[in-house]
Amino acid sequence: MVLCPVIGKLQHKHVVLASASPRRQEILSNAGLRFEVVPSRFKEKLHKASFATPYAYAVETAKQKALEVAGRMHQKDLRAPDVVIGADTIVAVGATILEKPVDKQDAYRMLSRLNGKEHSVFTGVAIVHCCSKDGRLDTEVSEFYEETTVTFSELSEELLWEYINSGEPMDKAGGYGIQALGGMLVENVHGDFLNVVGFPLNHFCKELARLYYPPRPEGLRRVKHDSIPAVDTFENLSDTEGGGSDPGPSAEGGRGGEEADGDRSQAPGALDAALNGAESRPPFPTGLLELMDGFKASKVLFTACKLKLFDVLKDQGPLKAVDVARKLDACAGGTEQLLDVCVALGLLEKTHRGYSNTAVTTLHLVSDAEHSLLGLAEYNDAHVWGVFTRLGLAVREGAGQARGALGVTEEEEHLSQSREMTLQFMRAMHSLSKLTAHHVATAFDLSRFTSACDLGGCTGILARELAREYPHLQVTVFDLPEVIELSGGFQRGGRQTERIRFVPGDFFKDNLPEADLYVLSRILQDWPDDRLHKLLSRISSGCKPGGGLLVAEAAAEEEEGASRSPRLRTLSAGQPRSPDEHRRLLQRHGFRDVRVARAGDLLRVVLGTRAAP
Ligand SMILES: O=c1[nH]cc([C@@H]2O[C@H](COP(=O)(O)OP(=O)(O)OP(=O)(O)O)[C@@H](O)[C@H]2O)c(=O)[nH]1
Repeated sequence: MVLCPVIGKLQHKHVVLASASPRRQEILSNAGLRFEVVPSRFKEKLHKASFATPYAYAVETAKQKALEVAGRMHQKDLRAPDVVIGADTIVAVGATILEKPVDKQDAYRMLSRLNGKEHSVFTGVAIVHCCSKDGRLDTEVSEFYEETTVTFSELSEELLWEYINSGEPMDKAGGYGIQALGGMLVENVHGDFLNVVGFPLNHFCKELARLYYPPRPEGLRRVKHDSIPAVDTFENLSDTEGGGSDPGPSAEGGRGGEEADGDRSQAPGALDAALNGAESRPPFPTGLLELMDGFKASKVLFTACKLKLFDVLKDQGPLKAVDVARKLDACAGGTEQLLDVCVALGLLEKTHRGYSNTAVTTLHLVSDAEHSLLGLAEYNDAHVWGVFTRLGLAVREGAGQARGALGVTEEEEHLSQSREMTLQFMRAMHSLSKLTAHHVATAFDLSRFTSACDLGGCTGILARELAREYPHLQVTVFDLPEVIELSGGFQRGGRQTERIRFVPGDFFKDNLPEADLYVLSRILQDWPDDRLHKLLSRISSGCKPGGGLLVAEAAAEEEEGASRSPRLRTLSAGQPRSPDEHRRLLQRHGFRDVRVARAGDLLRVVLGTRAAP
């Protein structure tokens, strides 16, 4: 990911977000930052008139919020986190500062002031690096602010009151939430949108880059930046570029992007030395601790899915914990705990009105969502979870080495014999294929083919995508009879197009349907070598010269942009093949002009053309 190097600078540090704002939590966790949330108890009561500008007020409030948390944590444990982040968002109309409304009348006053006009949204941010020495807390504060200008449309009284009565304004600076209903009030935004939502992510990354990658001394610099590096230069910043591994922030905390570059080659201060590792305390193993808890997070997700929590909140949210408990017919205390953990995991948002789904949850964890992954969650919970509990035994006894440490159990072997298990598996594949089918279908231009056969095509998601992309293509889905029998239940409004047909059969035994193009999507990795070669040679003999074979498989993690899940999958299936291995495999079975392309984050697609025998 492009911004990884700069966010990654915090990955081994104990980072605390001193904010109760669910939006800030979501923005930062979406950016890949790992942190603990400790809401600040600092009362936003600084004397506004004593600040020269509205943003100075926001910056100071952000700093006080972060320092309060650092101080409190240090007092409690005699040890502070490494970094505390505080933020404060305000709306400014000229010199007047608007914060969160205290009641509906206040919200009305604010929104009336903004009506039909332009205003500024400022978020002040403080990044506090902490270090405790001899029981004393040392802090070094970097602070900055970001300004975005927003223009409201002319809005009627009726609309303003309708909006106020929705309850949305109450916990939002200026009385509106641009990311939700409040977006309808806004005609124009100039600047960073996320800054209005509560956290200027882009400026934050630039600030991290400034702190952790101080520019080289002038003579050594390849590129001269007028100020701080732009976001699109972050990916070029390697550990070595700054002159060593994780040098920690530069000695100059300063006022963020406001100040010109100083002489960064000065000797670092005492705090810097500590952050550089001169102190013997090792970095806080946040990543490791999170790995240890990873299984709990998965189980929380699976449980919430099983209880249909996200469906309830989609239809009736926001809801208080007691109401959710009633709807789920569950215990109130337990439900509240589950809800709060879901908030911490970024699966839910919590406001004074209750709990509601986040954007990602709405997209992927609601049953009837187009891109629902509920089937995959259900399968992982009911099946894969159990398989992984015998990992230790499988590693010790070397079970099923050919297909990964976990091998194949009798249970898996008989998967197709149980209707419920088959359905579970199909639902999981259906969920996943919806995410990947478009990438697979469009990784190459397949318009030269007139017919395709998706071997092991399951519920026909990829077939549908192929038919959609290539208007002249006839597609056959070929799969085991029990799968084909159940596949009808997955077709919305019947079989989606007349150009798709479903044919039952076993690709190891039965004649393959005729086609110009054979497709194997996420199939090869499931089979040991002997079966794999058998399958490929059957396809090769069935394929006419000039015909094609399209293989989609998990990309290896080492490849840029690949996700970690294929590597985990090697424990239950095989090792992902490299592009060269794929090329050789297809060539060995008579395919030439083998081309390889990435298809999204998960898959690699390989296309070969059948040579004349
Ligand atoms: O368009 C939007 N504008 C603002 C917001 C949210 O408004 C609040 C601003 O309040 P503050 O900065 O004081 O932060 P708190 O929520 O009180 O949390 P702290 O614990 O950090 O003080 C903020 O939540 C923004 O996200 C919005 O959502 N949309």
